Amino acid sequence: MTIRLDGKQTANSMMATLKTEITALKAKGVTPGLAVVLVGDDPASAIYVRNKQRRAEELGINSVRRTLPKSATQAEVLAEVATLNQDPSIDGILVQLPLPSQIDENAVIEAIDPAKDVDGFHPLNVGKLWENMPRIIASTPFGIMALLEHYHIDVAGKHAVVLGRSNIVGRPMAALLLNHDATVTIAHSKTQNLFAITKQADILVVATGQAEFITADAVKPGAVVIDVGMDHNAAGKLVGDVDYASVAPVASAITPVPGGVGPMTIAGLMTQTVALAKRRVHE
Ligand SMILES: Nc1nc(=O)c2c([nH]1)NC[C@@H]1CN(c3ccc(C(=O)N[C@@H](CCC(=O)O)C(=O)O)cc3)C=[N+]21
Repeated sequence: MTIRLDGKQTANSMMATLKTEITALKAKGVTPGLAVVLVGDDPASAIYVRNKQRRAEELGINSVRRTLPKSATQAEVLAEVATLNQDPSIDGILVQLPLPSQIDENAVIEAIDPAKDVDGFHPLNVGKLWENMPRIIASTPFGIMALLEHYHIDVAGKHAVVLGRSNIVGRPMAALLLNHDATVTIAHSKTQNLFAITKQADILVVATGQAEFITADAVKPGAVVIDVGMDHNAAGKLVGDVDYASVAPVASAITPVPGGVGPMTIAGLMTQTVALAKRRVHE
């Protein structure tokens, strides 16, 4: 029997814990504050921002949104970040990626106060993760590890193959799996004999951005398959990077899309926002 790794349900149980923690924080006069900077109108970002905002409201997190037009200049985005860095009511700052092409993404990420970088994209936080001294971790890999833990799936000593090498998913995912003693291979679009490698995976994390790219013949029987994709197929339906129907019978456990990694990403973001807010109590 294949286990369906239910991100929606797992995220809900994390939210219940967070709610208690937030109530306790508020009793001490601290309301966690999360700022989201959205520039332009990327469709995946729009879904994310909407769901995030809803979740933050349910929890009682003060979620503020700064929306800038697609035509915004680099200086305007940097000015927004600088204001949020200085704002004591804001614990976490997240700048939605991708940014429009006129904006230098790295410069914006580096302008975020690393102590408020709730996405964990600042080079300081990236470096700390790779040193195995993590501070803030990118929400998607954080959420995936929480999901694996929830289902008691141990990665130590297992061969984990991460398909995708982005700064927001593939690389931090590989670092986190390595920190948990997995044997990690990072494969990507230039990898030769890609499916020979994916077939060796005990844990396969797929973040290619190509609809239903991984089919049953690319998966080792009994593998744990994690689908990070948010794609639309030819019929316009939301699907992942994994062909769920063909892969599910082969896998021992698999995440659905929607209802898998997406809700866990949000739960990861909320968890880390609350962790950042807790620092205000001890100051
Ligand atoms: N700085 C930054 N950090 C990010 O983490 C980031 C980003 N920029 N830009 C956009 C992508 C996309 N992303 C999603 C997270 C959750 C859902 C999500 O909630 N999905 C649900 C719902 C789907 C639906 O409502 O249709 C699900 O999979 O079940 C979607 C998309 C985070 N990203």
